[in-house]
Amino acid sequence: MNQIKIFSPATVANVSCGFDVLGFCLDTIGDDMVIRKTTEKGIRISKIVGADLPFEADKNVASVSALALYNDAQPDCGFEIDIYKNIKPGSGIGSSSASASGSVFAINELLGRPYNKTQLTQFAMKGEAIASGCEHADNIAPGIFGGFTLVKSTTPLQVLQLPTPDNLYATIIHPQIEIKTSEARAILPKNIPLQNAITQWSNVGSLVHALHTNDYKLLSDSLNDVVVEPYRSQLIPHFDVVKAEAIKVGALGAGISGSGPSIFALSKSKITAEAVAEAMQNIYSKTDISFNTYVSKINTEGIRVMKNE
Ligand SMILES: Nc1ncnc2c1ncn2[C@@H]1O[C@H](COP(=O)(O)OP(=O)(O)OP(=O)(O)O)[C@@H](O)[C@H]1O
Ligand SMILES: N[C@@H](CCO)C(=O)O
Repeated sequence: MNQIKIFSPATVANVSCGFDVLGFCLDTIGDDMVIRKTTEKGIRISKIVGADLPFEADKNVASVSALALYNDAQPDCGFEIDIYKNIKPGSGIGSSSASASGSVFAINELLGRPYNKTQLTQFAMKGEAIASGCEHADNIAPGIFGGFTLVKSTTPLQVLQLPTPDNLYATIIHPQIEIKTSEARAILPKNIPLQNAITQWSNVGSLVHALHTNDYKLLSDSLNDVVVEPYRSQLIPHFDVVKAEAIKVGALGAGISGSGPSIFALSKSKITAEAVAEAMQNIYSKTDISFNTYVSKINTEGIRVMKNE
């Protein structure tokens, strides 16, 4: 096999209470990437469609992560990467992560799968680090593993794949303002009150239990963030009303997707998820902020191969 085309999906990090540890994978929005072997050694970004992103190998997250794998594997060929961006950079649904994990997933396939999913996550984190300023894996892990994931630790890297309840759907609204992850991290306090920590870790524990037991009521009660959302929500116009309206029409819960500005909601059926999308759209359509909306089943497969030659 000399060439592979993949779909690298968007992902939702944090899932309200799990800052930097929880994430899940979407299905209806993602980037396409084509990666091919070259006789010339090294990693090259050959094409970028749909976004204004750097071609330099040390600046594009796709090539930075690919180089981490390449330097470890030392294959006797090189690779070039075409990126077809559908996930807008800075959207909060893992644009940088989709590129960083897509390139390592594809090269691993072309090399005959020498690395496991945890090792691929580790390489992809090197790319993610240049976009956000730190090696977090809560967007990368759900893209590579699929479904819901919990990053138990980053040193050493330990990723747990969590079960996905049947019929769980996500709604995403992306108000078109850009919030850089690095900036959204910089505004967070370095210390948190003990009572908030207690509330937060109880929510993470109960959310994980809810996923294991298909307990939608408990899932709903656990989708709360008392640590990060109070700060970041101020960067997102109309966040409080969008969240309230989503819950009013039946969402189990709603919160900031990753570092924002996208807002996610989880619902127990596609019909409710679509009603949530409409309620969210109604808020932004009364403003001059343009937006995109997505309704997606949780993608339990993660990155997928579209075509290989
Ligand atoms: N291939 C790439 N795809 C996307 N962004 C890239 C890529 N290469 C470099 N970047 C840079 O990464 C930054 C976007 O990453 P950022 O983490 O801020 O957004 P995001 O991935 O959409 O958000 P989040 O991680 O919260 O979901 C931009 O500065 C962009 O120029
Ligand atoms: N956990 C990260 C995800 C965004 O990339 C954050 O919220 O900053």
